[in-house]
Amino acid sequence: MPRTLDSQITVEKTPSYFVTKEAPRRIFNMSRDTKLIVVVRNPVTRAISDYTQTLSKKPDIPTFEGLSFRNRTLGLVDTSWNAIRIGMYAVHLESWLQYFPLSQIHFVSGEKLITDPAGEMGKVQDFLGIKRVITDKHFYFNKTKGFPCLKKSESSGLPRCLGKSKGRTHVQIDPEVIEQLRDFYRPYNIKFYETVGQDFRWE
Ligand SMILES: Nc1ncnc2c1ncn2[C@@H]1O[C@H](COP(=O)(O)OS(=O)(=O)O)[C@@H](OP(=O)(O)O)[C@H]1O
Repeated sequence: MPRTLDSQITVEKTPSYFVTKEAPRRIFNMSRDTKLIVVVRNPVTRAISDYTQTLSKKPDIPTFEGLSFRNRTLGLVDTSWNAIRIGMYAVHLESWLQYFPLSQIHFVSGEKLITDPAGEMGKVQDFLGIKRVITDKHFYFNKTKGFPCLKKSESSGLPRCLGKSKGRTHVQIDPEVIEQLRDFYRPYNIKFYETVGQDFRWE
């Protein structure tokens, strides 16, 4: 981690931390005051997004439907497949709560981050205890990208959208499979809402 002045906050981002068994202990041992921010979205959409990303790099992988189940007829979901496992948020959260109080963890709604980026960023800034510097003035909706983009990048002064790998069109999935996965995630989602005290409305 880089050195930080008293007036600064160091931010480090790695998507896999949340689901890495050793991460909570290691971060706690580095600094028990660390504030944690986790972006979560509907786990079914997350799994399809994950698969779409892998498919773009490895076009020969089996179908989403094939990878999702150990036995589809019996509705047995393959929880060893990372795309499925990562979305079991309640399970991963347990490991973090062994080291950090809930007050030190902030959950960003991935859905609201798209529909109301300034609102979600406002909550992040409040959680970090800093002034609300990022506001709705910093975002605009880019019709071509189909997502909110930043009005300016610090370096170029030009509007800045996220890259091509963010906001790709998802692979079409059999609606019956989507329904089976919704059923699978429901208890994990409910447990997650109860634990964090926030309803993300992933139905
Ligand atoms: N403003 C904006 N522009 C583009 N994309 C946006 C934006 N806000 C949120 N998202 C959503 O971010 C999703 C990609 O983020 P990831 O979590 O996959 O990124 S990471 O690689 O894990 O860091 C990506 O998921 P996909 O749509 O499945 O590609 C987006 O839905």
